[in-house]
Amino acid sequence: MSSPAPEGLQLNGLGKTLGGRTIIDDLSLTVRRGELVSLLGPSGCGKTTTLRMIAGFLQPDAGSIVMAGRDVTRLGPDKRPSAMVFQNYALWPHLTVAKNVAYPLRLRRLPRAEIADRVDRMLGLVNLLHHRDSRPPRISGGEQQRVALARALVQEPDVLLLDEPLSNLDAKLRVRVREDIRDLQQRLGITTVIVTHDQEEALSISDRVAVMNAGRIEQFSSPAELYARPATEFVATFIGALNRFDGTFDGTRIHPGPDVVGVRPENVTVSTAPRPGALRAIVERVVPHGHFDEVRLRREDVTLAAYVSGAAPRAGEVVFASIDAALVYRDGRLVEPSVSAPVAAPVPAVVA
Ligand SMILES: Nc1ncnc2c1ncn2[C@@H]1O[C@H](COP(=O)(O)OP(=O)(O)OP(=O)(O)O)[C@@H](O)[C@H]1O
Repeated sequence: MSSPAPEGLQLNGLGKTLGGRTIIDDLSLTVRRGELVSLLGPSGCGKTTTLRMIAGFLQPDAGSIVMAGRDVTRLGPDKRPSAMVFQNYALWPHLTVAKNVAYPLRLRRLPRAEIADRVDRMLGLVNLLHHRDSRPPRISGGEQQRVALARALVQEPDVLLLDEPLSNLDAKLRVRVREDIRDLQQRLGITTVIVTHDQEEALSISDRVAVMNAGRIEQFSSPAELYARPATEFVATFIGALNRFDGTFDGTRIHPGPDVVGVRPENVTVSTAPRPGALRAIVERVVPHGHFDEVRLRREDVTLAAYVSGAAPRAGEVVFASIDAALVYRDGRLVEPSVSAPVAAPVPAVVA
């Protein structure tokens, strides 16, 4: 075998047709060793299909898959240095937690003592030693998730694959478990790919996120970059909230024009007193979100959402709104440089 490549995982021009439709189209992606990457996108965009090809459960029609420097495209799942955690965990209900975790090692016919040792070490790592002899139906959803994770990690894979790992957990547990997964992944330094349709989940735990749309990758960037500079209009709309206008942006105001102007609600400043460059608007609605309020403003036919922390205006009140930054798209692609830092130009302009 050749010397290990710096990459943990490489997808080169993957293609897949299912039921006569192109599901994955020329998809390439390089995941660095030890990196956690999320595949994020709307339902049906091809995330699971991609993950199944990486795992070896589905053969690509085109392209190749390289893991830790080795081409595994034609290998079955059990011959690849990867392990997968399934959405429904796929645990054996009649086997104890320890036996579930031991299962893949028994398939490999490892010596009994080594199996026991590795299983205990892994159960310790996911804090489940006390449930060693419990059966999966008797433990909580979060604990079952950790058993599934332990069963994957006990195989000491080069690449860990997780399909919607948190979708069966309630909202509060989801946050805790995703942090556990991230901690463990970083401690073990394991190359990891997670499929999710939950943007908050993807942004909060990933080193980089691949946003998918209709079988292709729209953008592959760090969470911060993805949010601050979405490369396409699709990504801008999919990640975070966005006010969308047809027009152009002069640094302060939106005028009629050929582009698409996207304004994040947090980039709208709302005040009760007139300010240079700010437009007069009526508060139509205030939606509390806990630590901030979403204020919906109206000016003639145009509505604009703004996030306000601290004292929010009331519905019906007259306020003054200014746009501090905007994302401008032409033919669906980000126009550089992003426009920000408005000059206080008291132009008697229109919105839209
Ligand atoms: N065996 C199959 N035959 C035909 N079409 C399929 C098959 N498997 C998947 N598809 C289609 O491929 C597309 C992508 O499916 P996939 O499960 O990869 O999407 P996804 O992004 O994971 O969506 P979700 O978030 O809903 O799970 C869907 O339109 C799906 O209907």
